[in-house]
Amino acid sequence: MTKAQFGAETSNSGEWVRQSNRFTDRITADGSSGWKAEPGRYHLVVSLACPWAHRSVIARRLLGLEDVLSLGIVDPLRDERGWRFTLDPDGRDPVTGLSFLADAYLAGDQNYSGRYTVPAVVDVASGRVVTNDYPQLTLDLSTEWARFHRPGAPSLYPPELREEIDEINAVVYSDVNNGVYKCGFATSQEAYERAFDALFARLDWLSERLESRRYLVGDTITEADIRLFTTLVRFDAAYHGHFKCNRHKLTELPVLWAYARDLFQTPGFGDTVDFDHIKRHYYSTHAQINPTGIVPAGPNLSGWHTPHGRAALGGRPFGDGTPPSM
Ligand SMILES: N[C@@H](CCC(=O)N[C@@H](CS)C(=O)NCC(=O)O)C(=O)O
Repeated sequence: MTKAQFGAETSNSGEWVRQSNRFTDRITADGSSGWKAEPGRYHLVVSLACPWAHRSVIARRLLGLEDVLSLGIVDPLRDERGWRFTLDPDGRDPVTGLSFLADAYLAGDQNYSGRYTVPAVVDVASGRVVTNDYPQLTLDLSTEWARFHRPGAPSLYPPELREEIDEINAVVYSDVNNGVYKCGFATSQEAYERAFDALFARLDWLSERLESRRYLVGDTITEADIRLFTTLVRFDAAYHGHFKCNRHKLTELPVLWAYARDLFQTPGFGDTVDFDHIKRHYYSTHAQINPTGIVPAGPNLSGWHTPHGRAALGGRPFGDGTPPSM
């Protein structure tokens, strides 16, 4: 069997088995968790390359939390100490003073031995990670941070749709969000093909669902759309080549391509995408998969701005609310 990109997260039969999130404290409206949602108290650290972090960047923008929860952006290329703040002056995050995200993990748990991952929410005063629990993080931004939402902010996780959103999120996570990683990090042919088949079967299923409805659940954008979008927007630029997810390109799946463009052209989505960070991160940091580190010059990305025609399906991106300001 070939050598794994992340040995500790690869099963004996060559399947990618993602590590669990170590820091799972919740930041809550009433502070009963020990962490109260408060303006200026926390710093959201992301890589613009990372789909898990991208969720939180989109939710923060849609909900208008930019002035309440500051954002730190790491260099898309990690070194042996992990994510670095080399894009900031003097290589230091101006809000927390951190040079390496690792230091915030070790401040939270000096024995931490997992990967130092984004997104991570850092307590500014102590410099320690409060949470790297990315699925809970966006749900909490929608619910526990409601007091700080902008006027007209969308309801991304409305109580009456939660069951349906959770169901969609579960299958999208397993087959699509994490499915592309299962393809890319597989170390046996069988594990790769299983993941590949599940991924494209799920994309076919999603295409069918989205043929007659503009958004995944209800008739406005929800958390479910955010989670699917972050994988779709990386599909042709990274997963099709780098992770061998190549039955089709996104641009060859007409319904999903139009759906992804519709979201891309919605404030909060396309304006949070950085294709340069995405391509450089994936192609240059997985030496087992792409030993030369060469970053492909393509694909041509101009199609993202072409008309999508989805408005004819009804639904409005922000329901009765207004889009975030650009
Ligand atoms: N926290 C999750 C998901 C977040 C995640 O994997 N983020 C990636 C970037 S997309 C990361 O930070 N990787 C750092 C590393 O592999 O050292 C995990 O532990 O698997």
